[in-house]
Amino acid sequence: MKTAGGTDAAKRRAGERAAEEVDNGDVVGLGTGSTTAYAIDAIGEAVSDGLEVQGIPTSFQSRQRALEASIPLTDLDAVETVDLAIDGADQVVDDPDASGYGALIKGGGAAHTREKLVDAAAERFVVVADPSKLADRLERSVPVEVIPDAHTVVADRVQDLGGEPTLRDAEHKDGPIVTDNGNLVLDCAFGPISDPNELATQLSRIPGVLEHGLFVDCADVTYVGLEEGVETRVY
Ligand SMILES: O=C[C@H](O)[C@H](O)[C@H](O)COP(=O)(O)O
Repeated sequence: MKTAGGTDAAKRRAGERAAEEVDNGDVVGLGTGSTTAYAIDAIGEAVSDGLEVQGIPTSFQSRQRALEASIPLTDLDAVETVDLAIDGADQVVDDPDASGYGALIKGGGAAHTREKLVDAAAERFVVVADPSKLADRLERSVPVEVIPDAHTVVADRVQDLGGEPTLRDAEHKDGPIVTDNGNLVLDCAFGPISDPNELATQLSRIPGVLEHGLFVDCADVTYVGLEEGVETRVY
């Protein structure tokens, strides 16, 4: 599993705190990544103690983790409501005075398209993070999932917007990574992003872009796991 920054103890605290929000009968979106994995494990433990939930995984990885945790699974098109989604982030705007307080960059594991579908559908979207993810402004590269035939034209359009796109390479395969949806990922460096909402709109308008990793006005709360305890940000 991809493990980006932050200690396992901090990730575990955030994940376990988020899992406490799950109520009996809930449909729960199960995000992807090393922090959410702790939430999935904690929900699995609650299920073994009698909690009745249905999970909607956001990737092959989160599906496998949920199956290992014996969480009953369903699909987005099989439910009327998603009560709660729990998901990680690669970066979170943590300045209350900044444009886009609580905005996220996601997609470090190339799962952001299905994550956005599920997280946006949820009544409540809970982010789990460790302090290494907090920033005054978003400045990491923005992952953009593109249809394979479109990667060069989308790269040109990203450059027109002032970004520097890099086709993400696979680590244990020659050539680019291929997403769970059969597409490619351009990691697009824009430097510090002063207006995440505006950039999100511009990226969404590019033909050939399936989804980008800017999550603006989505999160309801972030649990920040610390070495001791958990901090809460409410948006
Ligand atoms: O595509 C991956 C997801 O957006 C993850 O939620 C994100 O990369 C954070 O993962 P982690 O908790 O492992 O840092």
